[in-house]
Amino acid sequence: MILSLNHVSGGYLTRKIIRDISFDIHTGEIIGLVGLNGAGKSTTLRHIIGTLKPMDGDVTINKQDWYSQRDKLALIPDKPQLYPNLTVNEHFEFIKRIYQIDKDDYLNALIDRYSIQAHMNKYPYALSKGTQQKVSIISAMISNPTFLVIDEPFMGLDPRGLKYFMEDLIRLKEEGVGIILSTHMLNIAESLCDRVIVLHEGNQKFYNDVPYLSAVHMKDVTLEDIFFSIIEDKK
Ligand SMILES: Nc1ncnc2c1ncn2[C@@H]1O[C@H](COP(=O)(O)OP(=O)(O)OP(=O)(O)O)[C@@H](O)[C@H]1O
Repeated sequence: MILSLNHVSGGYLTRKIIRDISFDIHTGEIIGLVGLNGAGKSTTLRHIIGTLKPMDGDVTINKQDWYSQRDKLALIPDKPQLYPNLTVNEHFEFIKRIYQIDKDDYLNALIDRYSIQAHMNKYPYALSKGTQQKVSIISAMISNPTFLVIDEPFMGLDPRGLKYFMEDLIRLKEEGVGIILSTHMLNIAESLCDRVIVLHEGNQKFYNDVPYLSAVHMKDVTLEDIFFSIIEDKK
């Protein structure tokens, strides 16, 4: 399956933030989205998950309209959005019910892996930011997405959570999930992603295959080198 952004421009009310963005996400690959603060990364992801409608262009899944395919998407937002009146346990039960999934073994393994057993009866206000992020990650994973959209996922995680999360992203990719993640961590983007897009002031400035570029075309040139050459070129 392919999720495509086709010449997408868009933003908020009449304020256009991103312009003419086009790229594909195939199932079984990880795409990175990098750029300075305010470059338009979250805005691009909001067009993919459908909270913003393109002013121009469109988003399709297998050439079909996004709306008819929206159950194939899951989001891990930059700020976890948990239901304030549900405990962690109730939150997972709710996710299982709305997605009609019966994956208790998988859920229990993730609860164990991310060490949140002690928090199962707590409400979101009583959880640390990192634990809220872990609940958000597990919720997205158990919803069985075809495409996983992730906004700045690494910040609140402790080193063990970060390690497990990166391993899980690679596992999901191998299981055929298409992943797009926005991040400021260029080294992680370089090691984890099959392709990286650099957004600068709402424009797509670079889109390519990182391992291929580093290994063949531009030996010894890192994503960081490419990133700063784009940013400085623009000044
Ligand atoms: N809800 C909103 N309403 C109006 N403007 C917004 C809204 N959210 C973001 N913007 C504006 O859109 C522009 C791009 O913001 P966006 O959050 O997409 O950038 P980003 O690349 O994700 O930045 P960061 O790395 O800081 O998270 C900014 O100028 C921001 O002020």
